[in-house]
Amino acid sequence: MPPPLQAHRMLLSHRRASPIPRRRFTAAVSSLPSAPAKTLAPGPGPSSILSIRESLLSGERTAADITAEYLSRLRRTEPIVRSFIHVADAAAEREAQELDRRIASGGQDAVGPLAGVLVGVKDNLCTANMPSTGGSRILDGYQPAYDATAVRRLREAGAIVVGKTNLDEFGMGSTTEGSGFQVTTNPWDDSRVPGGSSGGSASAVSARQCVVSLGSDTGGSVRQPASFCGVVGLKPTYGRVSRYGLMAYASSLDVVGCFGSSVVDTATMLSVIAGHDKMDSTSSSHDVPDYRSDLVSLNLLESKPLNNLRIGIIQETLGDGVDTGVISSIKAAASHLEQLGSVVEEVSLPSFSLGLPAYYILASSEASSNLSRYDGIRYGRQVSADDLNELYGDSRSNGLGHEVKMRILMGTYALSAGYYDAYYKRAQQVRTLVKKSFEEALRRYDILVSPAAPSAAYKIGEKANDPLAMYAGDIMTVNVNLAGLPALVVPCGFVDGGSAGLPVGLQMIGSPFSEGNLLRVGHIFEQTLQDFSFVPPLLADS
Ligand SMILES: NC(=O)C[C@H](N)C(=O)O
Repeated sequence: MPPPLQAHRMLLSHRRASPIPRRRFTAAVSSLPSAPAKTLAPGPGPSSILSIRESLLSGERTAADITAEYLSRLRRTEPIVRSFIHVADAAAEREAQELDRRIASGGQDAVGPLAGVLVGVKDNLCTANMPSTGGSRILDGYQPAYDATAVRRLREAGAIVVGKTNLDEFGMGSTTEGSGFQVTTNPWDDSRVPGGSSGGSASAVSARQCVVSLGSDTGGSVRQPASFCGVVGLKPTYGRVSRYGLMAYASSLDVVGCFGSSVVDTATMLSVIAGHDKMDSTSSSHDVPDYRSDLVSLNLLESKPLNNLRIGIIQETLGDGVDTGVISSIKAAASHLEQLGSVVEEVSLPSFSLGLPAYYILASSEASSNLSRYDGIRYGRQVSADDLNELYGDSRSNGLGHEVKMRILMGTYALSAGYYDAYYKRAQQVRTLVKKSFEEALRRYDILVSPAAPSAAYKIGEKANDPLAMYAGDIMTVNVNLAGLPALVVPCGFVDGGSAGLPVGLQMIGSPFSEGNLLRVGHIFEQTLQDFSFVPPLLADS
């Protein structure tokens, strides 16, 4: 008898050619494959925010102690991972001391929900006291006059911003190689990409350089790097979190999202940043539940905590072009969800494959308009020139990178009078189809699941000169943005690669504003998935 994982792979290679639209999911793996052997020193525990809070309240540790611990890890790991474009270590130390003084004189009242929690902020979110470049040379040295709303809310809750994390220029890319400043590496294997565009935010949490981080997700920029780096990533419903102070890439798709090393930490962060903001007219006034308390009050000892939950596993996401190791991990995760009491069935989303081209047309079209502000006058570094046109032209030619220029050209083309109907309008029609097929499926299922990416982290440089191959890697995530839905990625297993295996993330998609339910399922899944440790080998000596 072959071992279960091998048997599962053999079974996959004989997958039925003609898909059946909807059928009961029968997991080929009855138990989860065991974790690759690792000798890892434990990183911060599953609820780092809670343990920070408890130590501050009990007086066991000061905010200065906690900050020193994270900064020392950051200094040790940063030369390898290069998660940050800007590290604000002195400001973080000052803010921690200030918090300690307030705790000493005011007691518990000074301890907000994120007191003493070190946060990394993607560098396309504006921060008043540190540079904000969007990963672009055109904004090198730019310092905004205000904090993005999500950043302001984090600070008001007591969080300490430790720095600005690296990204593909203005969010355009899937590897973080497209940054104008540096290449971030994956904490699981430094010859591989961390994913993108929020690769710096994902690697920073994975390497425990900060407790949680902010990212943005236009077509998967939070979820795919979360999967590549073995951390939790949440893309909220469009409008759940204010976009005020987020450098616009594609405004109808952009959302601010969060990374944590656990679902509880991610939920805690969401409660703080979510909610209506008068500075963003697209932000929703839908109630913001206390996502964290809802999780903490769950009884995890129940034998079937997911009873009555109906899960649809998206058939199109487990076919050709998806690594067999990823498929095995997702099927094993689905089997685990079944063991927890849910009903898992395969569901077909026929418009699934149309989403990718539609996304790239729409995102590039919106980008071509949004990025016109970087002209060397309103924003961006000025170059000396003899006339205005030369100034615009030279500022943009010198300041913007290749991928960004390519997308501006593609978007301008798709919006031009002669091609608008053939490309932009068509893509909008596909968007409507995608939305409808999700609505249909989500009437039958509470959540839909899929991989977060067709592969685990790949090698740096592997797709750098092949934009179409890189775009194809976004197939699992872009549809969710087209439909404006929330999705949570939770690490669920490993595939071979690197010294300790490479993490794989399970994507869970829900109806608008169902973040609470996704977090509940994600938390139960994570807390019952005991065989795996998602602490990267980089931290083995800490
Ligand atoms: N921004 C994103 O969500 C990433 C996506 N790969 C893009 O380049 O558009």
